[in-house]
Amino acid sequence: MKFSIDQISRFNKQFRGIPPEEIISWAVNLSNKRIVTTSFGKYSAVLLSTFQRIDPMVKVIWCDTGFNLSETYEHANYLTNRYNLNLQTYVPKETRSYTEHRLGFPNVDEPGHKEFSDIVKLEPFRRALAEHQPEVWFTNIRIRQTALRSAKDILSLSNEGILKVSPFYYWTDDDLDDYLEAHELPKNSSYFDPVKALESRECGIHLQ
Ligand SMILES: Nc1ncnc2c1ncn2[C@@H]1O[C@H](COP(=O)(O)OS(=O)(=O)O)[C@@H](OP(=O)(O)O)[C@H]1O
Repeated sequence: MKFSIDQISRFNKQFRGIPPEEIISWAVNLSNKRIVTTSFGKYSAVLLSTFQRIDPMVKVIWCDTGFNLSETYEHANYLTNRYNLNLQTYVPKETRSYTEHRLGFPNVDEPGHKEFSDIVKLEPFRRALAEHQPEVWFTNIRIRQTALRSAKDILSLSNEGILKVSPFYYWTDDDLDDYLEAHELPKNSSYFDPVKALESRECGIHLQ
């Protein structure tokens, strides 16, 4: 399954305005080598609950940096149990204590932040991709979140040629809030990721 840039752009035109569930139903049939990634962040319940109805055994990849707030661990446990997620958790190769000992807890503008990001999130994420070798990767990036994301679409290709599918790409925060309320889903309002740190930044996993 390989699509050309022209095919992807034709699909993107067709998919604009189509319900996310239809996009997911189409994409799950493309390959058995498919994953969903989750941060267990603010709106993570939206994509995970949708998959429960369409492809409940899909592999769900979570890179637990070790620096999540307890609210995020509670949210992760809640969604994992509620949807019986086929969760594949990836953790850093070194302990949080050792990382903190070496680098502290650097802010984005401090020199250690790049190494910190690589150790706690980017290396585990590369490891996950290397182990699962996905052909289709479902994520929840959305237009207007960052300049990079505004240049993408519902379908895009990673640098390695993985087909990335962002079924809620055109949805706003208000749309997602309405969805959570209508479906009685929890919102992880206090989510914070020290790697990403600012909403307008890329943590790096969508640069690969
Ligand atoms: N830690 C971790 N593990 C696995 N996958 C992750 C992780 N962080 C981000 N993501 C994936 O990226 C989607 C957008 O997340 P964010 O904008 O919050 O962060 S990031 O800049 O991408 O890190 C995000 O979608 P949601 O979790 O539904 O928000 C995931 O598909």
